[in-house]
Amino acid sequence: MGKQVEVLPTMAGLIERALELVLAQMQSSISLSGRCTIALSGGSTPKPLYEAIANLDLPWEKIHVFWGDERYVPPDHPDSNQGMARRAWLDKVNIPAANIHPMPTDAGDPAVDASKHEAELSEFFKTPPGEFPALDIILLGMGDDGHTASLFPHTEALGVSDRLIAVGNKDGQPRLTFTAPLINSARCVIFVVAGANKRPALAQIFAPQGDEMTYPSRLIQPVGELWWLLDESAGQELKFVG
Ligand SMILES: O=C1O[C@H](COP(=O)(O)O)[C@@H](O)[C@H](O)[C@H]1O
Repeated sequence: MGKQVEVLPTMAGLIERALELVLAQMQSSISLSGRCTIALSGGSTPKPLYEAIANLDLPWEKIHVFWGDERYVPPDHPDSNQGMARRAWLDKVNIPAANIHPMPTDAGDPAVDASKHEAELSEFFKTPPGEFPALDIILLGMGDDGHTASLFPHTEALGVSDRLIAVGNKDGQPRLTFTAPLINSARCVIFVVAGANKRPALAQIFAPQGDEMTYPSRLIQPVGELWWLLDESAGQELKFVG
């Protein structure tokens, strides 16, 4: 399946469509395997999506939540991706605590926390070392510099091909991030992108040829479905790109 691109006229329409896709994927994963594994993105765009999911009546005990990236701060820090998702969604529903799998940020060394989380993922998915598990859904955003998760332009994490989790680098600040091969092993990847400031990077990412080191979102070519959901201000020049 090639990438599916949809440009939605409003922010509300973008969130509604993302919700519809997430729900459909959750339902099909649960009916196929009895559970759904979903990795969340951070930043500002997905917050209304999480608030909308919190209003649904879902079989929460069958849903396992991960994060595609995390800022290296405690969960109660305003920048924490975990903290945002908990406040918007997870604290409002009856999901078992054991189904929430945040990236740890308390070792004092991001590389140690990256290894710890990698071991946790391998154990959860029962994948031997060197193999990449297939999450059912990975939600991604994209920054105006073309980064996704915490895969920032011209950083070491972009070249990591033998790990599930890498240490990202945002202007010298460490982050934890899913690696490109882990994201690319997913059954379904959904980018949710809004805002006119994303337009120049999107044009580079959708161009037939381009540089993945400068526009890291180009690295995302999953084995499963790839959806790009854009609001009108981000996607107006890409409406006819498939
Ligand atoms: O730093 C981050 O930014 C991206 C994009 O965020 P947005 O606010 O422009 O939607 C996000 O996907 C990533 O998870 C986050 O850590």
